[in-house]
Amino acid sequence: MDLRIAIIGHGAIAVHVRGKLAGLHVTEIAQIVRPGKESGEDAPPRISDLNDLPLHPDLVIDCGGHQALAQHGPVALALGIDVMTVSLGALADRQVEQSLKDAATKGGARLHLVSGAIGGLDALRGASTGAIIEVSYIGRKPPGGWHGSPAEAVLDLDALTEAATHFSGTAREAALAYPKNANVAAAVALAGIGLDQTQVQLIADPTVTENLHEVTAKGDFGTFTFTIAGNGLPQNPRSSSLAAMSIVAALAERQKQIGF
Ligand SMILES: NC(=O)C1=CN([C@@H]2O[C@H](COP(=O)(O)OP(=O)(O)OC[C@H]3O[C@@H](n4cnc5c(N)ncnc54)[C@H](O)[C@@H]3O)[C@@H](O)[C@H]2O)C=CC1
Ligand SMILES: O=C([O-])CC(=O)C(=O)O
Repeated sequence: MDLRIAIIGHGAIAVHVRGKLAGLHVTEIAQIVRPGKESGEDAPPRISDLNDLPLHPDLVIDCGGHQALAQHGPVALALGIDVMTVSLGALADRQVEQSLKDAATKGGARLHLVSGAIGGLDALRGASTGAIIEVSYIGRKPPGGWHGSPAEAVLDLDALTEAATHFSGTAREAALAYPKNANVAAAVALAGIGLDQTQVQLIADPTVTENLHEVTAKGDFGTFTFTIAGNGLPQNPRSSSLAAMSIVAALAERQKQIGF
């Protein structure tokens, strides 16, 4: 039997994931949209309240962002439905983290954090079982990728001629201030030494066309630097294609575990 899922959102990441479902033995039973965007005509139906789900899905996939995860994640988990999310930075908000944990305990369900636009997290997890001296993350995107973020308050993004750092601080601070741009910072922090110990720098750079992510770790294990230059999704270039692809890979992995 196909895996039954409901997807939150219909932006760049959701569109990519939907396009891959047919090959994965996965059926979308509902799209979860903002209130006022529901319609009875579509298949699968659009709903804004998880209590209106037509069937019990095996999984809710959050492609909607921090607010969407905070709103729908606890409801799904408390109903006993696993949730997969790419919005890892939402966990930087302690209230959101607690409500997800409480709901998961109540419903006996799990929150699955996908790796998103970054890789190398397995190495970081291993490294973090020994003493770690430092984990740092540098996120570098073309200036357009920072529109709608706090970068706008400190930089004239459209007039930049050279790379400019607009944020230095912890992963928790980055994730809270940049909900659409610092989920990788949170992924690195959660795989490594935590949101308050991981150092983050965010850079607008007119000389690059990709979204560049650089992770450096130093500790008992040795040192490692991992860099990835991710192509943006056509519909939203600030989001790397790999973020959407990591959801597809996680779905394929889940299918393998249940025997497809
Ligand atoms: N872990 C990672 O590497 C990455 C994570 N992300 C996360 O993924 C999110 C989505 O990215 P994109 O698809 O590029 O964004 P997008 O802006 O193209 O799409 C977001 C969609 O979510 C919907 N939405 C927002 N709030 C909602 C709610 N409360 N209920 C239902 N739908 C809601 C919007 O209407 C829109 O359809 C980002 O906001 C970010 O949190 C994005 C890029 C990388
Ligand atoms: O997609 C990317 O390149 C990274 C991103 O937006 C995030 O970390 O939230």
